[in-house]
Amino acid sequence: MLAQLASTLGALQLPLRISLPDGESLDLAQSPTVELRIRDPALLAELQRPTLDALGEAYIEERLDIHGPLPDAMAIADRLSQSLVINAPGDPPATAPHDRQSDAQAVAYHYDLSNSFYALWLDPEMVYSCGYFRHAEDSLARAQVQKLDHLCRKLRLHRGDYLLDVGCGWGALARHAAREYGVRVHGITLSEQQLELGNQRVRSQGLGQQVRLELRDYRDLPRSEQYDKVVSVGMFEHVGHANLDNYFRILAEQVRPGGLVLNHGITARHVDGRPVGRGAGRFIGRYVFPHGELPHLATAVGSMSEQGLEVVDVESLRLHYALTLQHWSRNLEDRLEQARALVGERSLRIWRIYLAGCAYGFAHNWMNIHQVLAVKPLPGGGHHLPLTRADLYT
Ligand SMILES: C[S@@+](CC[C@H](N)C(=O)[O-])C[C@H]1O[C@@H](n2cnc3c(N)ncnc32)[C@H](O)[C@@H]1O
Repeated sequence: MLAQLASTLGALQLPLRISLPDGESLDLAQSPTVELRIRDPALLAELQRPTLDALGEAYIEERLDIHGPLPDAMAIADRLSQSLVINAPGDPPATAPHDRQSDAQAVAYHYDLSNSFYALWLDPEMVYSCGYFRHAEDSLARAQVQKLDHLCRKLRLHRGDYLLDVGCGWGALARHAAREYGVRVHGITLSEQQLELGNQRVRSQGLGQQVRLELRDYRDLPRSEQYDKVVSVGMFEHVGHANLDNYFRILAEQVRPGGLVLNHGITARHVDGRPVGRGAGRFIGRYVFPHGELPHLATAVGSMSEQGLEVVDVESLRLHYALTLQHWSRNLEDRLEQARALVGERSLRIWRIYLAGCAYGFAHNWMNIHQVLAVKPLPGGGHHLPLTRADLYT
């Protein structure tokens, strides 16, 4: 079987060693940097058509081990699948109904894994979304503070403003906005573990008068125009196409006329949602973010507009997310033993592949991430935003 693989794959010159339990091995080029140790010989037949989800699944089921740097392994897996898998466009990914109960379960599966596990590889503020790198060599901690500030500046926060943070995670943005801009913040999350740690941090930083975090589904926000600004960061990926209009309608309903809505989220590569990455999206949907869906930017902007929001600024942060994920993945790779003790082998394998794979995917334009700023126009159609973006950068 290895001989057959050698004839199929030899021309690719991949820096890869494939080894079998009996000690037999095949180097596909001189000086391989990555070794795939096959534990289950039946897998060799599947390697004839290595979709990325099949490879990832074999890894988490411990039918194979990966030795060597994960970024190299991702690049090799992609080249393998590019060469051997016919990439027929395929159907757009299935969309899920997204009721409150299934969304709560999907959120708990991902975010209630273990606060200590997330603390191992996120920045100290535990921001779980793309950072903002002024320089590629910025540290993760710096990039995350810069991102929080970039959001606050785009929202033109002023002392006394009331901000709603939809999908507030561990509350990093809420605390930053309260501390640095003197605003009041109401943050909502569906994760009990996030809420517990977020609240601890609010109290220990003496921000209890300004910041209120609670467990609440965005669909259960009372209809009121009570907020000056609304922000949602890394959350709309959980909403689903079927609920997108309802989601933006709810955000628009929360903000007073003249107020701002900022949506920061991952967006699809193709308008029609056809998949990229030969199975990578299927892997994420099955093991990482159940029921996750990525609308295209055009779909998101269209939906916002239809809900009465005027889109005033759009920024892509795709390469910032590639850098962020590289940091997260390296941090996790540096703490594998601690991570294994916290979440066990299977979850560790899923998160290793997810972080390294998404770093690769963002770098290779499989998906994008956009901050979309919109205003809810005043009754005559006006608003009070500055004429230029210059204030964001001073
Ligand atoms: C990727 S995290 C981003 C957290 C935070 N905004 C940040 O940047 O660190 C997504 C957040 O969305 C929240 N979320 C997902 N679905 C939600 C829903 N239906 N209602 C409220 N929050 C939700 C999750 O609980 C989680 O806090």
